[in-house]
Amino acid sequence: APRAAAGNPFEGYDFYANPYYSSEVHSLAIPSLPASLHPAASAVANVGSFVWMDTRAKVPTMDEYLAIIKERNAAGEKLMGTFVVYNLPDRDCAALASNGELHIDQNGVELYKTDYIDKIAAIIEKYPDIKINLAIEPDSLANMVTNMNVAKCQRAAPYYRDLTSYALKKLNYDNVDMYLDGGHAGWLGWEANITPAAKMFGEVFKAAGSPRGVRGIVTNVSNYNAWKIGACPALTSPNANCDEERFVKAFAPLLQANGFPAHFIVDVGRSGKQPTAQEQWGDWCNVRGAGFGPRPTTNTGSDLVDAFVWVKPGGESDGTSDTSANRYDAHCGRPSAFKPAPEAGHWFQAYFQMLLENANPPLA
Ligand SMILES: O=[N+]([O-])c1ccc(O[C@@H]2O[C@H](CO)[C@@H](O[C@@H]3O[C@H](CO)[C@@H](O[C@@H]4O[C@H](CO)[C@@H](O)[C@H](O)[C@H]4O)[C@H](O)[C@H]3O)[C@H](O)[C@H]2O)cc1
Ligand SMILES: [Mg+2]
Repeated sequence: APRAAAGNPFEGYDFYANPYYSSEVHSLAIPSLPASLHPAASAVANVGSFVWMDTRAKVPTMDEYLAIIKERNAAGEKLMGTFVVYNLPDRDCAALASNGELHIDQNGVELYKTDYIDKIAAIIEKYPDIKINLAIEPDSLANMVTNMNVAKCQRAAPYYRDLTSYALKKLNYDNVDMYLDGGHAGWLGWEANITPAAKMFGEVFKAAGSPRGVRGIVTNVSNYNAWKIGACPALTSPNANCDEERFVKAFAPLLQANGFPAHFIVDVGRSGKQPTAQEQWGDWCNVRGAGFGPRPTTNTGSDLVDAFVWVKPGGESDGTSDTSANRYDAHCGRPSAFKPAPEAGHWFQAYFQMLLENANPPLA
């Protein structure tokens, strides 16, 4: 099995610049960018980001990409597959923008197991020699910590926990490492949230039988926080955990104390420029002033953090700004949100150009 005994699941592997994102950049973005930004855009297309399996229809791309990775590795490369598992029934229960295809009251629990997780497992079994690293269900468990007052989250809670447990058990293969989504410093990092969060992650981990394949927590998915910032910006007050480094340092011992020996990966895809136009730390939708962040690397300078990664593909919208749309979420209408914006996941050209212009380190 291509997994170092107790080592870093990313060590020794290269990120795979997947064709889906690369084609968005080359066919959608570059043709309508000023020529001066073409080199930067081409550089972004070569950055390995996570592949979001956000519908059942997207699952076959995992097979397609792993076959390409297998072929290229047979020719001497050392690529790994990095995917997001993101399709819980009644998904994104505290927001409206990213509601998914599965619903609890439409057989979503059964479909999640048999038509989504089981299908992913079957694909993984075809590639026992390929290193696969997974981000598990962005936002879901974090919502279980802070949004149990939201009816949809309260109702979804037992299903989120049971289905997360199912996924952790079912995807627990020798060549797989999994990182449960842990929100970010401005979400679970608050003093009021961090201890209940550690307790809940410990419970979920143990309920799944403490699977070897669970390596830890992924933070800052689809968010904008710096890995490391100097003085805490005013909008983070009074949360002392004002960047992802402070958050993971505070979170790790609490997780350990709950029987969850967590390591971390941190999404820095949109963290390059600080501060952003956030007026409140809870602004999460298409935040203006963001820039592409540090390139994915295992050279994190922290023994808690396996890698800096790009999970949210920069340039794909967080949610529509069309107030008449079904999935309109008011956060995407806030002053900090870039408008007009297309539906979540759809290509957002002007935002992509902004990320290029604000990239740090520079892209080309
Ligand atoms: O002064 N104090 O002492 C004090 C103490 C506690 C305070 O309360 C905390 O305030 C925080 C905001 O500062 C809240 O954090 C926000 O929670 C939202 C969910 O409810 C998250 O939204 C998600 O974001 C995802 C992308 O990250 C989207 O993909 C997803 O669709 C979207 O739903 C925001 O990121 C996240 O920033 C905390 O819950 C809340 O507990 C506040 C003050
Ligand atoms: Mg989202």
